[in-house]
Amino acid sequence: MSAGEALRASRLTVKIGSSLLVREDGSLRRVWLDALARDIARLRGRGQEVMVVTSGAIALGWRALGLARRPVKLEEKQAAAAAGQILLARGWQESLAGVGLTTAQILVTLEDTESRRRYLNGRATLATLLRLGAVPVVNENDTVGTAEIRFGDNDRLSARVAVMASAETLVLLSDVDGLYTANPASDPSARHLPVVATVTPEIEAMAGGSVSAVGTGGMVSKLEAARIATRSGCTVVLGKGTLEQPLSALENGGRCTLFPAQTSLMGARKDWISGSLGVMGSVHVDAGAVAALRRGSSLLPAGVTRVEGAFERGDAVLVRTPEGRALAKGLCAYDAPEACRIAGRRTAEIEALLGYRGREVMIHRDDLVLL
Ligand SMILES: Nc1ncnc2c1ncn2[C@@H]1O[C@H](COP(=O)(O)OP(=O)(O)O)[C@@H](O)[C@H]1O
Ligand SMILES: N[C@@H](CCC(=O)OP(=O)(O)O)C(=O)O
Repeated sequence: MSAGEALRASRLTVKIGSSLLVREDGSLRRVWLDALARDIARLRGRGQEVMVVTSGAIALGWRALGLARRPVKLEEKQAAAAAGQILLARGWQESLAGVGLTTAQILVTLEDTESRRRYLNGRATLATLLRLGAVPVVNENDTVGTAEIRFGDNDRLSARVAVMASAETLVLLSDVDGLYTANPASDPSARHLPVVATVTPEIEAMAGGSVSAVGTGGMVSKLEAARIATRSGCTVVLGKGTLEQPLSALENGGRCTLFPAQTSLMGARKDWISGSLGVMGSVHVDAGAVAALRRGSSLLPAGVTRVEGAFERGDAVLVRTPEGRALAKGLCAYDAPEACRIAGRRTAEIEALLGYRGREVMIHRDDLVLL
């Protein structure tokens, strides 16, 4: 896949570094943000879904608070983030409104991406916002995190958000047009790398920190983001946020580094379900459901004969055959009491049984792995 194709993906996460959005004097680069907003509108106009992960709160906030320099102490950074986030959100809201798009702010912590229930909720909210045509604008909730539980850099956060939303492409827009064999800011002989097939230790050794007055993680955190995303089936494009149409420029052959996905999105999701999740219960199914699951269908409540265990919505459960054999593992769309109530019932009956309009499926086929 080329960078141009990656930019035409149906769902993209675009991460914007502080160095692009904020001048060294702490003011917002509105002209650049307006140009990016026009580019996002163009992508949306041809049916692509775009979500943004934006840095810049700390870089915008410290001046607003009257601090003499960019803070280094955690509590001052957090104060700067609190003052800066509201300016950042306003900038996004105004620029996106200028091209007719609605902004939806999401502030997340590391915990939100690690606790599975919060992760699934975040995933559902992102999907809903995208379906409704809004542009989710995500940043870390810097003011509540202690040093140990912060991402600390938005590169890794953007990789987690991209994976959470099943984005096919993550675009990292920075002040550098890709990965070089050494930091080009300090080594003029550094060579540009157009494609990195795998982030190996040799590649990691090329990365240096940030030399800009506003950036945070430098290349180290971008490579970490590339590793997280590509392993989960998301292709990463690292490029420079040019003033004119930053996304179009990359789509049309602008210099960048491409990190191709190592697996398919669905393959990575299924690996995650089959490998890393503990099983919290079982649903027993009838012979018709066994045949349907083997054909690749979702599990409907009608095929469920019995429910065991105390699981929550989104927990992993085993699907058992009438003989009790484990046939599949999947994420249940209902908690155990609800699953009991709708077991064996037709889809049309779900709303009356639960008092709300639940999902049609007990386990969606995307959330199911045959064992
Ligand atoms: N091997 C490398 N190739 C490219 N850039 C590098 C490399 N090592 C370090 N860098 C630095 O990383 C910087 C980008 O990171 P950073 O300042 O954190 O930006 P952002 O605000 O976009 O996250 C570049 O400006 C560059 O100085
Ligand atoms: N959450 C922080 C982002 C810190 C960060 O990762 O910055 P950058 O290296 O510019 O992407 C902020 O908004 O200031």
